[in-house]
Amino acid sequence: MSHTDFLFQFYRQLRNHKIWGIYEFFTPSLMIADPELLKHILVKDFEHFADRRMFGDQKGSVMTQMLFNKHGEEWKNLRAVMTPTFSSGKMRNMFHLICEKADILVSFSLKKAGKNMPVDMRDMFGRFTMDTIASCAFGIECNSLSDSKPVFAKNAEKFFNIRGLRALKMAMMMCMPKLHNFLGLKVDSPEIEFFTKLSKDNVAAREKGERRGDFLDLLLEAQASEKDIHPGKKVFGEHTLVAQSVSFLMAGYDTTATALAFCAFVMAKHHQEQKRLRHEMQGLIKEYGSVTYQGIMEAKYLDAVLMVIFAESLEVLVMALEALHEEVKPLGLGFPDSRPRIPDTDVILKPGDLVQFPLWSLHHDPQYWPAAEEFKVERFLPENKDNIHSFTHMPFGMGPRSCIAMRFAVMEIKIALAQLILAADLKLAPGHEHLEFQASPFFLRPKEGVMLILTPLKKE
Ligand code: HEM
Repeated sequence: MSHTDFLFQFYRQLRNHKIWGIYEFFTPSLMIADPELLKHILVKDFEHFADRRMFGDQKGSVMTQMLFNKHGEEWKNLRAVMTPTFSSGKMRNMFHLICEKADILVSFSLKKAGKNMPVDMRDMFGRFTMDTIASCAFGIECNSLSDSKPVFAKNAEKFFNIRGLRALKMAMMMCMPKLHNFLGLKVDSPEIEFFTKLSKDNVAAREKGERRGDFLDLLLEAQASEKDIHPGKKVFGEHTLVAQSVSFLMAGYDTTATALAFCAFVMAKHHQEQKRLRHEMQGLIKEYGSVTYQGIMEAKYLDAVLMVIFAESLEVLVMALEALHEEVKPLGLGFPDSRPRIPDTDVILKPGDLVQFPLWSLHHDPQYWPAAEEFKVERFLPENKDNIHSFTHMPFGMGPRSCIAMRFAVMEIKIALAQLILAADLKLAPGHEHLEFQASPFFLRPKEGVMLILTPLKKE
């Protein structure tokens, strides 16, 4: 049983409870199952929950330097320096880089498909997201799509394929970091070391003056502008910068590839919706001449398809959120009645207590999503968006600690899906009508890949 299913079982049993608890080894953790309370924790009382439990805490390690793992003022300062990197203007400048990679994805997938041969689209999307993030993060052309032994994608795949002993080591790293470090286990895996070396070489090349308008340039600009954002403070040294670009490579690979694989699977399963999406995309081509930034951002049906897939099928998003453990600061908490107490409950929080959210369960709760198991794109069309209960749909998190790269990830998924749907009809391969998931405590990913039949469409 997957971790998500396991939590959903409890969620259903404890339906009438706003909060409940679980044990992670010996550590108790509060599960917040109420959207109103989530609003408090993620936004209104955010300052008391700003720190996430660390995913690896070892002095000098690359993992420890990543934004995801930073605490307190250090996180705040680093986030402020990095935020402009993901502005919509910067995303617009990266649009063409992603389109180039999406073209290669489509032609390579169609070539691979041949005559009615099933193609593993999870594998294709993994190679695409690696090529895209390598290009956008570093200006590296790693050609994972055409390479029969793609070394970049293989390293990233190895990092995210967490099973058996590795899963146990990772669980220890998160839940019992002192024991993990005492046993001499390393937080930085060989894959992290591989990407760190790459990142260092690229920083060195840029220092000689090379520029490409990618994330690395933007991070270097952010580093240079640090003195204007918070004078007298230095949070963005070379080690920190390298760690961020490694984290982009890691974060930009698996989440996005799995999201795309789900999108393609769901579109292949729901042919009517696939046709409607294609119709919208063809309309954009007529209006703008090609897939453009403006067209993609305006496409309402495309956006709704993505949102509904994020809510209903995309368990990877939840796994990301289930790793979201916020730590209560050791100060008096500023809840409405100024007491260290969860509002409207008698639960008193202690410094260091962990709270987390059963996001996938919330995304599937019939109380907020009538006929939750049905694939209904209309739920997210503009005319129905007001019916969505706030804080019941948050694949990228909410509030100041939400995903810094949401714009980039959404843009990348939209471009790839649009290009694919315009070029090919998608069908489920016989014998692959159901998706099974890997039983990993961290990442919910398809067990066997996503096998589809791609039939090329004539260009209109
Ligand atoms: C479909 C793709 C993605 C999903 C669903 C996703 C989801 C998330 C979620 C749920 C969080 C935690 C939010 C919270 O704690 O409230 C997060 C944080 C983060 N994500 Fe993403 N993400 C995606 C893609 C990316 C990409 C492409 C990058 C980098 C290029 C990225 C970089 C980050 C970083 C750096 C953080 C930590 C932010 C902080 O602690 O301030 N993510 N993401």
